[in-house]
Amino acid sequence: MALSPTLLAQILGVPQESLDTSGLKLTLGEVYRYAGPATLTRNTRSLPKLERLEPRDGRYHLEPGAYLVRYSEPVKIPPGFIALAYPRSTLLRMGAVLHTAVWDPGYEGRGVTLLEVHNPHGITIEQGAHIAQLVYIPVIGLTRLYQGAYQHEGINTSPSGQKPDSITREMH
Ligand SMILES: O=c1ccn([C@H]2C[C@H](O)[C@@H](COP(=O)(O)OP(=O)(O)OP(=O)(O)O)O2)c(=O)[nH]1
Repeated sequence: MALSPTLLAQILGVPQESLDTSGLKLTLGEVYRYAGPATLTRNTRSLPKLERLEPRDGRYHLEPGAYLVRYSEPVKIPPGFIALAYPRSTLLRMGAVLHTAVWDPGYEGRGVTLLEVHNPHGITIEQGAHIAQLVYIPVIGLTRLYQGAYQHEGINTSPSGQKPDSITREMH
């Protein structure tokens, strides 16, 4: 079933220009270095301390390693859909990958991803550069909407306005 771009943008609640051939364009918001340990048990979670990196001239120069990245775009996953984020192939060609999980129906927020830089010479990415696409998939029979710990994350702050440690507090 092919939907017109206008209708699709309306259903997803996004500007039409944010859509590309496969879904919603996601761009680089903030980048954080992991600065502490983390624990997951059967009933609890303790997320790691994160240190926000400052872009230089609007660009992040990233050495090989692991980074937590928050996308710039607030998204809403409509009821009846899940979504999966995939890196742009350009990132893979540069020697970096994004690791992602499932975006649930009803989730609202500015999501995150694990960026791994494998290029031994490092990579440079400008804040706001298109790094991933969010592909929406209709699901049949799922009626529960997302009510987890990350609902509404990152949406009261903008990439430029977020305090350095606010992601740590909001994710604990
Ligand atoms: O790569 C991803 C995948 C999902 N999400 C968002 C959307 C998703 O709906 C939400 C929660 O993801 P998940 O359900 O995997 O979280 P959890 O670890 O099970 O925690 P909780 O049950 O508290 O939500 O995080 C991301 O930011 N990045």
